[in-house]
Amino acid sequence: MSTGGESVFDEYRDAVERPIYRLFADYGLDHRAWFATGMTANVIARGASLLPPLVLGIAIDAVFPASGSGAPYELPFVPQTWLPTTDGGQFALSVGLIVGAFLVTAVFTWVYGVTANNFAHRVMHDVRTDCYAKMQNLDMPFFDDKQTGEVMAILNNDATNLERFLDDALHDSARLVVMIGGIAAILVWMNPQLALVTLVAVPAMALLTRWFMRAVEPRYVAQRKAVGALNTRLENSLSGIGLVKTTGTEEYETGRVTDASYTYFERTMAMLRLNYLYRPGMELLAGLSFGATFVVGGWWLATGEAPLFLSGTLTTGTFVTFLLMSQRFVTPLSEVSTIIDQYENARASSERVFGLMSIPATITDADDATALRDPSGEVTYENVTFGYDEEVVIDDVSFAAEPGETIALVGPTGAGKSTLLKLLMRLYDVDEGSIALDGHDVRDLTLESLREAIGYVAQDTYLFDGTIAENLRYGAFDAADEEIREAARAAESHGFITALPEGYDTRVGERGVKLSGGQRQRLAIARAMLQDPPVLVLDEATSDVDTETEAAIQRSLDRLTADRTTFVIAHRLSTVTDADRVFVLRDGTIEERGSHDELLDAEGSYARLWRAQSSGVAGGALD
Ligand SMILES: Nc1ncnc2c1ncn2[C@@H]1O[C@H](COP(=O)(O)OP(=O)(O)OP(=O)(O)O)[C@@H](O)[C@H]1O
Repeated sequence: MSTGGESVFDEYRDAVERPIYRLFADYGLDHRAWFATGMTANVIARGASLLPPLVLGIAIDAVFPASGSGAPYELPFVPQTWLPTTDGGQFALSVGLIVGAFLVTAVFTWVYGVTANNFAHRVMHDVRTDCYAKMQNLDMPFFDDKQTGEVMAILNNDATNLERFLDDALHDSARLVVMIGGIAAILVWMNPQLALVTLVAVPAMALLTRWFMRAVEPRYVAQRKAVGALNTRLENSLSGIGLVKTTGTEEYETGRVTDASYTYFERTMAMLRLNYLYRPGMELLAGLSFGATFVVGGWWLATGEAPLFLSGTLTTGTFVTFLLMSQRFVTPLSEVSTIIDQYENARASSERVFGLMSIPATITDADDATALRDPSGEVTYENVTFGYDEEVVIDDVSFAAEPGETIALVGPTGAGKSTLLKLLMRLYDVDEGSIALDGHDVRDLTLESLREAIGYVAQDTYLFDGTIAENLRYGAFDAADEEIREAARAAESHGFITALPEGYDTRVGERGVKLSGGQRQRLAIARAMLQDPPVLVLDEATSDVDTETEAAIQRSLDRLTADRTTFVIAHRLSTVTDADRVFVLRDGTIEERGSHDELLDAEGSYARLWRAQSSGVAGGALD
């Protein structure tokens, strides 16, 4: 992937329609009770918070003789007969209402916090696990493209964006609607004429917001892409740190990371520049609204005459409520840009999440797939042809392996040895011909039963972060402790494991002790023994190990392969001589086949290699 941000995801991401709607429809619905409670509590809390300035205004006019205009004590939606008639009673009711409103606000803010958080985090838990499960089922070609950095960014950054949106933005926008709607309703109820002056800024704010939303969207998309590119770059550089150090290309790598980081910086700034205009613009409009209310209302109150085109009277209480209310416009409105920020982020993020989820897996179980039962390990290749792209890598290969047979694959690098065996495990599907296990085409078997039947010992064994015992048990989770020890003994690893500080409970992997290549390989062999598959694929290590270790590995391998159909990608000739048959692969075809002795007698390329290697000629390779 280039730092320009192009990736295999783009096509799928662009095809995602109405991502936020999908987020709610596919995941939100399951947690709708949390959502509904949160929203209701939020609306009640915000609505209650509008009560004090309203009650204060009414009380000033009706209760206090000094400032009061002698206006009647009236509350919206409350029948007049319910209200007290004495000043003392009205004062007490006002205090009660104000204190009650604060209490209601506090209690419902708490309810809203708990339920809204539950909704957001429950939804995101589902999205994250679903996304991960779907991604795991993707085919090898997806992972061949090394998009792990971008996948990590989706599972981390994008999930966080969605979390923030569900947690904050959704409720901030509900608050915005309640506040603006509530304030407008109260102001119009109290004095529609002055309300016109106070609210005149709202359409301007709406227009500014519309402009901002349109302008900011493409910049968000560009910024998200730049994050993905930066992550991929970082992940790539760190994964290849060994190569970077040995080739002394630290500066070059730093340069590449710098470029990716700078692109991200530029795109973030491009987005923020719009914010710099939008936020102060909104503040200014809110300030204008307050100023206009103050000037017009103040003039009206001071002179007792309605200014401009206005008519009627204005009371002190109404004026106070207006001033308090117009102040309250500022906070929710100035949050519009944050809400839009989070919404745009969430839209881009959910596009990416759903885009990742919609990448189809092509290697899947057939509808009528059968589960393989007690396979004997008979493997048949019939006219198998395969290419990763246009180019043919395996060309019309046919052979049959008897149960228990060991077949060594040798050949020049790039001849197709690994590819041939990846086809057996169905990491890729053949283009032509067929591969069968115990007479079943591998495409007719369930992937689970197929892969359970085939053990794979790679050249470079991956150890998960965890203990040795956990790593050995990986894939055979029910294995008892004694079985694990048994397998480790058979793989000649019990000795070095018990010599470790905490034996089988020693942590290995990223944050644990480091093991040598030979030790790791023996753990992989033990793991395969526990799994006990009828078919085994061994990618023999080429790395130099001392002769003692090599002998130990060989002994454990002999035990492992004894009664299983085994394919060995052979680099050590000792394995080749022991194999029942040797296939010499070149350019995707089996050029020679037979036992070690037969091939020597045939005087072909194998015999030439054998002689070259046994006479110690350096670099004796099959090409
Ligand atoms: N994931 C892939 N995508 C595209 N081409 C690939 C992929 N993996 C391997 N190839 C190509 O397929 C050909 C066969 O590769 P393969 O790994 O099977 O060879 P090999 O005989 O196992 O080589 P080696 O001994 O070096 O491991 C090579 O030309 C290689 O470049």
